[in-house]
Amino acid sequence: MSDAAQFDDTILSLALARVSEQAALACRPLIGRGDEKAADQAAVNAMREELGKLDIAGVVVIGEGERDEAPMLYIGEEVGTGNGPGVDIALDPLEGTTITAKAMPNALTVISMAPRGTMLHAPDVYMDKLAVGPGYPKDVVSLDMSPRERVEALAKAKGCAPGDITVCVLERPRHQDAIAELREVGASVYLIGDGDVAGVMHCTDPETTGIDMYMGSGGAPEGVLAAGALKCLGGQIWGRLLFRNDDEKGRAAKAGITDLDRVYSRDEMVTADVIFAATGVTTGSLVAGLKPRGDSIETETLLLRSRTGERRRMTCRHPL
Ligand SMILES: O=P(O)(O)OC[C@H]1O[C@](O)(COP(=O)(O)O)[C@@H](O)[C@@H]1O
Repeated sequence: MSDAAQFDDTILSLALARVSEQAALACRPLIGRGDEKAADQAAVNAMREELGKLDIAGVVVIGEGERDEAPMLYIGEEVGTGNGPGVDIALDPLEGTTITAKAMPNALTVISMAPRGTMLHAPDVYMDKLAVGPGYPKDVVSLDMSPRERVEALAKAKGCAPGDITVCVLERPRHQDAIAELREVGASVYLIGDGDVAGVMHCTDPETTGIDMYMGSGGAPEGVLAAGALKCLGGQIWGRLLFRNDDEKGRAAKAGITDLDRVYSRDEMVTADVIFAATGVTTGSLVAGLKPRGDSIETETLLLRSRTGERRRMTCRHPL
């Protein structure tokens, strides 16, 4: 049987939620402790241990970095018992290391899984990203448009004025010009300090979040994770890898990427059905953070399946 046929998303999704929960729980003693590395390491250790218990023949395609720079959950690492379907795994054990260290909102653990060979092996470089929610015509906006053109095109498709469009952007000096141009056309700019996986996901539910579009550069691994989430939630995302030097281009070559200027759509980043889990570490706009409840800790996990379109929001009490 092929890996896709063996990919039982009903069973695997619950297992994935547990992996995500354990990574979040491991971060708890490190929230607000000012030590980003320790928080990340705790999440990595827990995620790896839990993945080791699953009956999968997993390969980390989006992980903590290249084999020589990440001792655990490096790109290409095999995880799971080896007895089960071949799967690709994309993970970010702690999306928001800095915000966890500072006890600020919106830190998450994120993991997704799909049949083997169906996720883009994005190197650890930046990616220029653009995303919109469901319900728009295909390619309603594009990475080749200016920020102004994107807002105008989206407003036209939505049937509103550019001034009614809200765009989520990571607050970074490199985005200053784009932010100025967005404001010039009348758009509202929703700035986030970190965490663009959640930023992208926010545009899938504008009625709740108020966000219509995501744009800007961030980690390429986070781009593939966000593409998996959008495959479950609906919406479109486009990503183009950005290279700052030859070393980064070499990383792409190692990952088998030859066309360095290619724009990847959502379904080119994740080509098959996918499952996705995110658990809150600190409370944010996507999921609640870890909550002490007497002698247990409560987690909230968003669990998504693209095949069925199911969106499950699960709370779980973990005895201390
Ligand atoms: O901080 P930079 O270099 O702009 O990178 C942006 C990336 O960092 C993050 O904000 C946080 O990433 P980590 O906490 O996982 O390191 C991502 O969501 C985003 O893609």
